Amino acid sequence: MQAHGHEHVIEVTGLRRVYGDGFEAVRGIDFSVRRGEIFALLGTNGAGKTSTVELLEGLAAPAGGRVRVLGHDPYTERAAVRPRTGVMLQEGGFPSELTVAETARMWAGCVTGARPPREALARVGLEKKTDVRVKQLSGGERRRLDLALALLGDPEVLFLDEPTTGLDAEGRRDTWELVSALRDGGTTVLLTTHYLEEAENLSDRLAILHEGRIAATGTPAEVTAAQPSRITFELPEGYFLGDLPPLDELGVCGHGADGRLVRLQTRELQRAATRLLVWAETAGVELRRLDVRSASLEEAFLGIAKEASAQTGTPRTKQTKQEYAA
Ligand SMILES: Nc1ncnc2c1ncn2[C@@H]1O[C@H](COP(=O)(O)OP(=O)(O)OP(=O)(O)O)[C@@H](O)[C@H]1O
Repeated sequence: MQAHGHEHVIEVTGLRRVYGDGFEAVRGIDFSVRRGEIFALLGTNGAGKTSTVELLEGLAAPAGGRVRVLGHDPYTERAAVRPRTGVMLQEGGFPSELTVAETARMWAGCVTGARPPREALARVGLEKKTDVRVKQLSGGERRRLDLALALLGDPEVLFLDEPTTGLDAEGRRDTWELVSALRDGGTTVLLTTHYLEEAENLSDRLAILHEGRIAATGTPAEVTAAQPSRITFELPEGYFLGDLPPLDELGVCGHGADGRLVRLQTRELQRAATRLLVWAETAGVELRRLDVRSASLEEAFLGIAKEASAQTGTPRTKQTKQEYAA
């Protein structure tokens, strides 16, 4: 570990996970998360996000490589790690007949130095639902209960597996605010998500997993910057694509057209946009429907997944755990 402030709270090197049927779900990944950072693991279905998070939570032993959480092996030194971490699994699985308050009290009984259950429930906006049975909660409310329980021990490290799945837009925003506030208070957060907007808004750094490997990693801005930007516009009346300045002179690395709508891809957005606008100005034409934009994380994600698939072949379809058990 490094000095405080840059301390790596989570360190993963060469991590591998192999299931009983011999399938290698995690194929040698490396990343680290600093104290007080939100790190997002993104990936297509079956990319290996949950398989990775379970290793970080100490729920299984790796087939290879190394995991350290707060300087300890979370599997063999569970007693040292577990009291300092909070875990929100993809499926909470709490007794459905208990009320929200009873569930929180029961869970608090299992947590060292638990904060008052009511306080944790209030943090996620469930204070008015304390007497409601778990089975009567909506899907989104259950996710919030899961989060409240993960917060009971005031954890230094929080693992959130798809924390906002099933939440409406407002619930998602509330969760983002809460997670950001926890980070600002020094909590280190590792989350998995399918929502690219969530990773873009919330994470300090992220990794995109594809078929058990890290296909891209960095800050959201770094990951998107590696993808080409886009310029679209309508070809002016009486003009053809060949009338534009040579595309390599514009700094364009790819192009396409849909009727009269032209799409240019470039890694030099400012240069390409400037030269195109100067050309239009000089020619005295208007570029209708002009749209100039950097790649979004969604475009980067789709581009990276496509590229990675092309390199590794067709991905194996995700099977349910029941299918494996059969
Ligand atoms: N118990 C198991 N036995 C065998 N293979 C498994 C088991 N659990 C998961 N897998 C396989 O490992 C791969 C990774 O699964 P994992 O659940 O980690 O993916 P994920 O990225 O979390 O996907 P999702 O976004 O759909 O939750 C998948 O191909 C899955 O079918």
